[in-house]
Amino acid sequence: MSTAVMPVRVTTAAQAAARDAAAIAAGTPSYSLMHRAGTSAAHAILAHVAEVRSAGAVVFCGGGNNGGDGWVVAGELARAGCPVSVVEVAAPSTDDATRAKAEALPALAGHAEPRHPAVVVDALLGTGATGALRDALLPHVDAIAATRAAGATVVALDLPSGIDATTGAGGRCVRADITLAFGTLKRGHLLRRDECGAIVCLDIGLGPHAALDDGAPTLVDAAYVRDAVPPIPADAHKGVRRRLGIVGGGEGMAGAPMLAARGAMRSGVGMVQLLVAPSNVPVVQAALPETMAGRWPVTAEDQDRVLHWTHCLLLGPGLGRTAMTRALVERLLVEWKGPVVLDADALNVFEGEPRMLGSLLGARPAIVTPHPVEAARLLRRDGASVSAERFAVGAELAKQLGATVILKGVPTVISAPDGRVAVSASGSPALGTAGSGDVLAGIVATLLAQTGDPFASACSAAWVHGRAGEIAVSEGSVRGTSLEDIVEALRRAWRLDEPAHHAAVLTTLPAVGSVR
Ligand SMILES: NC(=O)C1=CN([C@@H]2O[C@H](COP(=O)(O)OP(=O)(O)OC[C@H]3O[C@@H](n4cnc5c(N)ncnc54)[C@H](O)[C@@H]3O)[C@@H](O)[C@H]2O)[C@@H](O)CC1
Ligand SMILES: [K+]
Repeated sequence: MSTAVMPVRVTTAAQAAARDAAAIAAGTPSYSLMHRAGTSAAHAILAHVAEVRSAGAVVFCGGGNNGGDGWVVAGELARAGCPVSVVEVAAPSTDDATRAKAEALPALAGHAEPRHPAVVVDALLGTGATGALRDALLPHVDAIAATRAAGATVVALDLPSGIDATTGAGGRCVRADITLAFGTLKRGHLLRRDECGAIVCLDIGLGPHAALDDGAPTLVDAAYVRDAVPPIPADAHKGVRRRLGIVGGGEGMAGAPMLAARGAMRSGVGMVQLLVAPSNVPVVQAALPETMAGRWPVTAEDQDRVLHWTHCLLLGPGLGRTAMTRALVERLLVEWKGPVVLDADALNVFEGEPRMLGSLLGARPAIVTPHPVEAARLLRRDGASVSAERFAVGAELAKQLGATVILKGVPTVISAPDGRVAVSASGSPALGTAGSGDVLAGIVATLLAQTGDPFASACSAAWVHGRAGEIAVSEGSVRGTSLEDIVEALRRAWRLDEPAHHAAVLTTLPAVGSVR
């Protein structure tokens, strides 16, 4: 895959520091990174909160380089004519922060103090923070919260103070409306979306060092998907757009494969056949007349018919966790050598046996789409540890299965068996509902049938599915959004348009927490 713009990386604190260090070692003065971070942040604040020009800003500066960024922001806002005051929580302890303060002071001298600031800048702590916030900072965190309660917009520099950039851990922390991330997104941003608010990743002049090849995942965006998913040609017919067989829908669970089919049909599939429990065949046929419906391919004859017809098999939605499921999935994986997507019960029946499943999958293009509990079952771990270590667990599972893994969640982590890892951070809490995974499975199976590329299909499907969730919510509310709306929003999501942003902005993510 090649994208015109360098993809944004999702880093740990150490990986972020390594990028700064690499740029500095290659000749970029460290102060120039800080200056660029602070000036870009000031411009972003002026662009996002117009009232800052009249009502002004108060900047809370810690003693490290994050505080140094804060001093640069304060100076720039003052030079732009905004009333600005600084709360110096600790004196600068680094050379760059000392210089930033010295350069800001002349601009701040004799400047009007904001009485009811429109903006509070949190420059207490950034990637250098370790452990829980020390007590001395708590009154300042409270002061920031009180000013927010009075109507100010809280802008966090690099990340909200109190959140660990690597693990997302942290109890008391700043709650931001906008987080201005520098150079890279940090894992902590994507694990703590409620506290970050809208996230804007700014270019601070790391250049090619931002893409240091140290395993830090890339962030999937619209440009990635545009590159990975081919356009549908003018003369396309259902064979070109590919045929998808979906095996699922046990007794009382006809809805799951139907949702998968609807995800597929809103993602450019040519034809879908649903293979369900015999009693569900008439239900499916009546509900989705544009698909074909048949009973589970248990006999050799039924299998032949399906396997000669399909380009890809999706196994699992609503299949049921039974001995029959295990036998059927095993049999199909032996008889069918082509691309497969396994979800839900098709994974659950291999509890604790990832190697066995891996040997059935062989070297074919394959994708599995577990949520953390399903991944935990496969690996016989506890669900909480899978969520906490989602970046490592996805990669481990991909290696054991020899398949691409979409570990669903906030954020979704996509891992290939060859070690590539990407993150999709599109989405909305509206997606956290029964049936959502079935829709995703239908999208990803369609893309796999069309491209044959599991990793690109997995990344693209995860992003588009999340984007549909964002669109559906932006047109209404989280509570009022049903899966119906999300399936419908795929129509818009597939336009793959991106918000137009300023050149200094590398990527943006909307605020998704605390949204009604
Ligand atoms: N060259 C660079 O490395 C650049 C760094 N930049 C900024 O610098 C930040 C990292 O700066 P630093 O490494 O100086 O670290 P920070 O400024 O994030 O924090 C370090 C300071 O916080 C204190 N501290 C650590 N943990 C604490 C806790 N739990 N409670 C209270 N105080 C705590 C330390 O004693 C130290 O004074 C980035 O997040 C970014 O904002 C940017 O200016 C761009 C360039
Ligand atoms: K901060």
